[in-house]
Amino acid sequence: MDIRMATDQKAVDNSAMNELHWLIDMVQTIEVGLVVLDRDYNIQLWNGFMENHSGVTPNSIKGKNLFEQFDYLPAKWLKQKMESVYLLKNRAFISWEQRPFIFQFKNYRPITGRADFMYQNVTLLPLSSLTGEVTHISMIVYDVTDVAINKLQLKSANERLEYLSQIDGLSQLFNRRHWEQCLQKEFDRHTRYGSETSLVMLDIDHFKAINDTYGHQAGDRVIQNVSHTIKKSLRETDCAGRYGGEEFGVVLANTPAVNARFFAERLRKKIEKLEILYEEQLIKVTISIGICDIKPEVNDSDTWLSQADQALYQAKEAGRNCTIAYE
Ligand SMILES: Nc1nc2c(ncn2[C@@H]2O[C@H](COP(=O)(O)OP(=O)(O)OP(=O)(O)O)[C@@H](O)[C@H]2O)c(=O)[nH]1
Repeated sequence: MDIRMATDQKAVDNSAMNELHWLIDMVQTIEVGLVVLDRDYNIQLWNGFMENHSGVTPNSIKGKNLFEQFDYLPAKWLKQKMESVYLLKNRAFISWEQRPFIFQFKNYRPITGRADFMYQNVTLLPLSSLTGEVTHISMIVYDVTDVAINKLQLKSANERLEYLSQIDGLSQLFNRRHWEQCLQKEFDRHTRYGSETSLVMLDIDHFKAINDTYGHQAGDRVIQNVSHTIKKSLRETDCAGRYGGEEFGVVLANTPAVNARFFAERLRKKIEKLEILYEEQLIKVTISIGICDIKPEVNDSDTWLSQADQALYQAKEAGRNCTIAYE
């Protein structure tokens, strides 16, 4: 080999060494976790990111079994994923939405300080030897806390907005639009499965007189107290809404008319006993109630509602503070 060829070869070697050095440097400092495991899940590489967040140095963990070192890992589930990477020679992806994290790392980010731990996406990558055989797996761990927190906050804001759009502000019961949807849903369930369902319509007696005597704000307080009493009387499957000013509707799922009457009478007596205090004045109210189950000839929820309303009208006619069932 002449001197020039030897010099060229040395330059190539230097350049390759440099590249290797840079790559190792990048692997160590990159803001992504890198772990290489052999076929028995022994750790062969543990980069700076993993060290910083776990507090475990590469030297102390090299050669040790991943699942023995971190016994909180979902071993059975993770091994299954890893085995399929070995078998299919394909990468696998674990999203934070599937499992919020794989490694229990604390979250130190000031912006997303609300998260206690680091949300992670993890990619499992097959690593082949020169003969093409998959001998190792690389775990790439991405910190996705910011994205996850934003998405979770957006989701909870949307859920809150959806809830607010269904609620009547004064009574905190469902508003008429949403309540009518519940009514329709229960009617449909009855049509499909024949479930016994009853409808209770109720109206505060002489409410105009309450407004006229004590003022509109006192009237509002009465509506709130009556609504609160209705709400406390419900089962989880019941659906109560404010139908109009001082008229309310309750759909009682899986309830025949005879049981709806028990519910209605219990509620009527509770409201009769209510003592509503407004600016040192004690206000007493009563309600009139109409109930109706779904008769065989009824084909739509409007007719059902109108029959319950007719029963309510009869209760008013009968002297108020009573329950009448539609016949
Ligand atoms: N304070 C208050 N009053 C309301 C509200 N919505 C409706 N009202 C009033 O409720 C009163 C309802 O009066 P009416 O429909 O004549 O019925 P009533 O006086 O309750 O008589 P009966 O139902 O026949 O026993 C009206 O004066 C409405 O202005 C509300 O949100 N707050």
